[in-house]
Amino acid sequence: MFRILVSDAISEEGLTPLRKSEQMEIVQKKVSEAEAELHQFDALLVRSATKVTEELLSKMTNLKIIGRAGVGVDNIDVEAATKRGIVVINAPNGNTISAAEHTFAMMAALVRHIPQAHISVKSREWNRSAFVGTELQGKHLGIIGFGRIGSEVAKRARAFGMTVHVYDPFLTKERAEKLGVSIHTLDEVLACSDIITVHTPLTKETKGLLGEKNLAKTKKGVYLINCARGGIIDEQALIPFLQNGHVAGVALDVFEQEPPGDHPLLKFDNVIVTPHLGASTVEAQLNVATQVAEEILQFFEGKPVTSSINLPALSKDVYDKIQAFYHLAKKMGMIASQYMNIPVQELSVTYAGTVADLETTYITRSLLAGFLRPRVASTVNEVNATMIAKERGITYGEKFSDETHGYANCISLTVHGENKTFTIKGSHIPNYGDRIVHFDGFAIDFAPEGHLLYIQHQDRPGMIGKVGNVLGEHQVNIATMQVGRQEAGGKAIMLLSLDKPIDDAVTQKLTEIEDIDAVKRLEV
Ligand SMILES: NC(=O)C1=CN([C@@H]2O[C@H](COP(=O)(O)OP(=O)(O)OC[C@H]3O[C@@H](n4cnc5c(N)ncnc54)[C@H](O)[C@@H]3O)[C@@H](O)[C@H]2O)C=CC1
Ligand SMILES: O=C(O)CCC(=O)C(=O)O
Repeated sequence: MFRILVSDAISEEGLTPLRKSEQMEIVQKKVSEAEAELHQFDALLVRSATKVTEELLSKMTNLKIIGRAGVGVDNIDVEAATKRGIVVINAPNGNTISAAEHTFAMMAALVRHIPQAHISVKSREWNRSAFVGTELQGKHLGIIGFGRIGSEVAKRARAFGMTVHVYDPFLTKERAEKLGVSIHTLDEVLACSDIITVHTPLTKETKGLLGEKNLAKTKKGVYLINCARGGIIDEQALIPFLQNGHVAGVALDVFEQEPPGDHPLLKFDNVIVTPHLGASTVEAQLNVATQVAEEILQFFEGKPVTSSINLPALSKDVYDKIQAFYHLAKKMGMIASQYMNIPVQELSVTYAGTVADLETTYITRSLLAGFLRPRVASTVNEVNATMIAKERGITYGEKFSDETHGYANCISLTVHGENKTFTIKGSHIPNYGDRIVHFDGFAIDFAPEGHLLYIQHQDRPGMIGKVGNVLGEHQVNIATMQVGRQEAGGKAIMLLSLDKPIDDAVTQKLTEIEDIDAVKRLEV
């Protein structure tokens, strides 16, 4: 049974996929009300109200996945979650249309003074001349950030007869042409637009993007809209531009601090505001809740998640193709780590044959996680493996080759330690399973399963019998055994898989056998 804490107001209907599963138990409580049981939850489902901080994560010791029913994850410490190996997912497009429509509603309200006129009529006034607006048709709209929401706003603006100018450093010419907008520099957009709307995430680069310097580059009488994230337009910097009339009006759905409290901007009649309502529609809330609920379900069923912030995205199709290699790579990483039980600096992975055409980033992450697992006390998985490797000064790289050693596919891992290098190669054979086909210079063929025992010895008659006797004396059954040697009478190895693990005493007994040079237990 998996316990899911739903700590914000999430669409009830959207939770249906989770409610239908007998494996899921949903608890709907604020974090503050669940203090005593925080360590029990496997998943946390939030909107933007819950602040998922490092401190909260340190109390949620069993947490495996955080679902954000929405786009922006700035209420989640993604880095802290990643460090702990917690997957963070969001619902990237479930509320796009609602946010675009809200932006457009704000734009219309702004240029036609609808909120001010509404208040006036409700106060029993009838002052038509005070609320003369401007048309949208023929106006120049500047869009900063042309992703999902920005581009939907553009479509609506074009339908209203506006000319759309876009600034987005990551926008391609082809996409801009397809959507009938022109690409500009930020300065050009600032200079030519009658209305400017921002649709970027809040990042180091976009924080204060419309600050004093850039506001000064806008047209006199410009209207500004922020339905993205508070802080992209610098709230303090706006004040003098509103006071001197350079900015004709501002529409804000989002604030640097939410709620904004007694904010000086709220005193301006030409600043219209909503309480972060961009995604607050029945449709958007159903979409985002369903999306994250389905993803959480997939996750606990061991299937791939497609909208993770801290893992490479994988479609079901791709996942099905890489799954076998993903498991093989993890086992190879674990074996290599235990065999090379010394500090290592570098892992080099080479993919050959059919596996080389797949999404190898994920396979490499799995291999890294397997390698780090025997060395790291905390949780290590595909989410945090690259981060932990970096922290420990282990570099890794991927290569591609045609050399499959006669197999349809081959993954080769070389581990570089201080004075030692070790190479292991593996292949996945459909309908047969995983095989290790090369081990530290020996051609071999064994299944990396269960309790493995590696023995390095001199190639002498009777070695297999001696090893079998020691294991037999200790009631350890041998499931499979593979031997390999470089030349007759020279260095040789045995790889055994045992029905149960052996302890230090048995390992010692094996080491004492004449002509045995090394014994290592390897768990996968
Ligand atoms: N008010 C509300 O309730 C909602 C707000 N949002 C917010 O709206 C914003 C946009 O969301 P989406 O369109 O879904 O995101 P998106 O990721 O599809 O688009 C963001 C765009 O910003 C661009 N960008 C990034 N850095 C930039 C920079 N320095 N200058 C110019 N462009 C830059 C990116 O290239 C991308 O095209 C986000 O901040 C999101 O959190 C989203 C949904 C609802
Ligand atoms: O959950 C909400 O209503 C906020 C939506 C939002 O800002 C987002 O999805 O980025």
